[in-house]
Amino acid sequence: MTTTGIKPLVAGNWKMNGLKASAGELAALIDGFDAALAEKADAMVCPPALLVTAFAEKTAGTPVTVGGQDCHAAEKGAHTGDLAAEMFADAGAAAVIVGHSERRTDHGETDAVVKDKALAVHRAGLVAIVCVGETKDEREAGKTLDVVGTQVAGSLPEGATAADLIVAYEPVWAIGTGLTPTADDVAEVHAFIREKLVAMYGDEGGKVRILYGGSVKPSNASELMAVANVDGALVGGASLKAADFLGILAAYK
Ligand SMILES: O=C[C@H](O)COP(=O)(O)O
Repeated sequence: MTTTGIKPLVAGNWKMNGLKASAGELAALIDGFDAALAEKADAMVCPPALLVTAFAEKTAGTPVTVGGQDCHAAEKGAHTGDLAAEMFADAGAAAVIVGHSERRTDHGETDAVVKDKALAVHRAGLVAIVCVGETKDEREAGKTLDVVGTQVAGSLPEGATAADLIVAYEPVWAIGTGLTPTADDVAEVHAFIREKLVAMYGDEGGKVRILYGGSVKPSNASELMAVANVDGALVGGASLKAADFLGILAAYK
């Protein structure tokens, strides 16, 4: 259980990693995610889009859910290479991540673009996992709360509820680097996001999950997951191996 009383979620973002053969790791995760643990935490895997259908089939009837990593804002149309949120719903996904810093950086996605994508996820009936977080330069300049506040205000969709929105705080400098903020720094940003969520959504904002992401691994999960207003984790590298994924979930045993 989290400090907020919200059931935590550990979501694995596989990014551009994984082939059909990686289904073995998914099978090991399903095997290890026993009923006792599933009572205490939820688990989701967000593989590359080409694997979503197969993973959704393999997880059907298990407590593990599947998500996508990005979508286009439109429902359909002439957008070569893009995928609509409706396609993820059709493939069996429960959620789609939007606004990951790698999308914001690699594809120039603005807060407005991210918000349109989050609205598209809701239009498709799925949960939007919206990512925010500051760069190293922004943190060092003391601008973390300004940056995160602007991203939250500009990226989150109107009318969201705790059932269809998850916010992931991912300091860009902590992603894939092995570096993590201190527990106090995480607590400060999560409390700030919580305040903003309550201002935007009222009581529902008090129940929206706020995940921490950035170099979460089995050895630091217990400390990070115990921080106030941390309702789970968005995990990159360590989610690729079922043993590590389960090691992180063990923080909730
Ligand atoms: O979406 C996941 C994050 O970017 C964290 O990645 P990481 O766990 O490899 O640092």
